[in-house]
Amino acid sequence: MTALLELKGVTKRFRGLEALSDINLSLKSGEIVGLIGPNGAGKTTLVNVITGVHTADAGSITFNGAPIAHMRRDRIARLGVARTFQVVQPFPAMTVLENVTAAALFGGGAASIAEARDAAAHHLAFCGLTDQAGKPAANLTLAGRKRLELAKSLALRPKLLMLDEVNAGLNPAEVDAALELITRIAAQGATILLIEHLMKVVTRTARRLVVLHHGKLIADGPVASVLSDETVVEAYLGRRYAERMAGAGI
Ligand SMILES: Nc1ncnc2c1ncn2[C@@H]1O[C@H](COP(=O)(O)OP(=O)(O)OP(=O)(O)O)[C@@H](O)[C@H]1O
Repeated sequence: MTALLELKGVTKRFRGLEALSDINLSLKSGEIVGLIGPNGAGKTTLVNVITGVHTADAGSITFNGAPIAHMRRDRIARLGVARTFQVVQPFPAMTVLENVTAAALFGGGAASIAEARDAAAHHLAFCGLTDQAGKPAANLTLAGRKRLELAKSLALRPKLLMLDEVNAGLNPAEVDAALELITRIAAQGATILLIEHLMKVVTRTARRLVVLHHGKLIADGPVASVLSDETVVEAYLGRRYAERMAGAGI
């Protein structure tokens, strides 16, 4: 299968710091891939470079056959690249429905406000937010705001959706519900890059793991082999975690 997203030799520097070093990464359509690594490893920078927030200093990025490394971020979004933010950022005074309608108008290809509202209502239903549609976004709980963030991303009709710590701060029941939602999004055909600190979440949803450490991609492969990889254990997981996972047969 041809790659949906292909990074070759991508490097990003912030003054003296090499936040991404010579990254080669390829994602296929419909995959759920977990992206893990310690704080400051370069995970968010990778998402920022793919979405055009930052421009890579070297390397190429191809999405669906188009070179996007130097493309404006709104054009990249319109090609079908969406992301959520670690800190969720709705328009607080607008209602939940209006927030998603705005996203559908901006990047979802809706031809009119009425069409955008219909699409938004559909995405809110998919994300379990229909009951909250008329509320100001500021009144949602954290779990609700994260669902809203997902609904806004879906309104962009993404082919690639990058979820940056979408489960952080949620309780276990809310994480379960979010995971179920993420799995349903992937089942509709989107490729998902899941940035996560919660290993339970990654191992339940992704079949493939990519590990960043000090800006370098140190492992990329099936979950079980990456989790038992010596370099990954040393850099990130720690030995006790690796032994627990091996004991659990993962
Ligand atoms: N805009 C910026 N200007 C300067 N340095 C930056 C900028 N963005 C990121 N960095 C630095 O680049 C490195 C990688 O940061 P990044 O946020 O990508 O890591 P991360 O893996 O997402 O970390 P976390 O898990 O804590 O979110 C860090 O050393 C960070 O301080």
